[in-house]
Amino acid sequence: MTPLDETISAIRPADQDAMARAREHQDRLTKPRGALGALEDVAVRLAGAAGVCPPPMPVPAALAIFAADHGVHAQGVSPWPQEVTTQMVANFLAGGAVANAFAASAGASVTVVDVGVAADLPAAPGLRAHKIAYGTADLSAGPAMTTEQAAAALRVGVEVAGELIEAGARCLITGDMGIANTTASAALICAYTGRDAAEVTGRGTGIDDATHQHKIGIVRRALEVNRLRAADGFTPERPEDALRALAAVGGLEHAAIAGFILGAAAARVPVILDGVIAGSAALAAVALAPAVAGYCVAGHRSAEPGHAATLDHLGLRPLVDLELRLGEGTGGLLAHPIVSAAVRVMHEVATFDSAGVTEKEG
Ligand SMILES: Cc1cc2ncn([C@H]3O[C@H](COP(=O)(O)O)[C@@H](O)[C@H]3O)c2cc1C
Ligand SMILES: O=C(O)c1cccnc1
Repeated sequence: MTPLDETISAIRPADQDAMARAREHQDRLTKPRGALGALEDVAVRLAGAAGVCPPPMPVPAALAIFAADHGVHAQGVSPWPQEVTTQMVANFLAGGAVANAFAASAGASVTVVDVGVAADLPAAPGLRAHKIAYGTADLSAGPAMTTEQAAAALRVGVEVAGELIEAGARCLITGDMGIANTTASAALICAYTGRDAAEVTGRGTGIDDATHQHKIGIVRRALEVNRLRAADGFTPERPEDALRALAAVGGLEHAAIAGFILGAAAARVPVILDGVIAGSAALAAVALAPAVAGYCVAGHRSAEPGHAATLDHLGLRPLVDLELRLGEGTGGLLAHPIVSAAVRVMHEVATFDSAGVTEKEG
């Protein structure tokens, strides 16, 4: 068994018993039944993930930003030069990015992981060097990665999740940095959900109408060239097809994020997903191990059209919807205090019995 198989086989379905107890407990708290809406579902979900009720507080939280470059950048799908990936890694390490500000607000640690940045990066505190390649190949001309590279990136994600949990993290948050990675995300979403490229391909960091049409064409070509359509016999529910799709049209950061999600689930620690990049990586993780969906919380819904389709497919309801379209983990970080509040209710709110509050009649 490979280390990846071991991680996948360690993932247990969410604990139905703990979830039932969490639901009953919610109903005994001093509030009308269901009054906390979707927050009640979050608490129940975290109970199912941990296998205990009430679930542990999701603190401290740890953000991992997986950074990598993309061969498809050469097709003109992003208005930003590729070196911005490297420059933003330096910015994260210096504490100057939006993700750093949001992490400080959430009390989350920030770890930056080079899984495939095109430049050599100098060693720095807070940077983990796990470069698998100097960026991927162009996904519209053939596979972006070999399946071995995708598996290696998955293992990096599993390893980083394990290290952060070992160091005390009780909630993981996904982050990404990779110029052109919304193109790879759209292609992954098409492959795993069967949706059409025009429906799920967005404007990423901001492109005009003509470039958007071109980007849709690139995503369509990627699916054709890599034979990832149902008509090609492609079946994402088959683990070998799931891994092949991730390698063919994903990025190294998508594969690492998928591994990060698998690693969290294997350790029964919840993982808050950021936007469309994390969502597309979660589709891969769920295709490899369907039970991981029970460990995921959708932090937010990004403005990218493919993200709504992704969350539908995953059966996840986003907690925040503020038209963010940044990535880095920002939407996941914003949702963390909401997840914490949902769990704190389970620990601290009195029951009708304990507080002597009269229940409604009937
Ligand atoms: C300065 C800057 C900071 C960012 N932080 C995250 N992204 C986000 O934008 C990129 C994806 O969009 P596209 O596919 O259009 O290139 C990714 O790097 C993502 O993390 C950024 C992008 C830029 C330019
Ligand atoms: O949804 C996201 O996370 C996103 C959207 C646009 C650009 N970068 C990231």
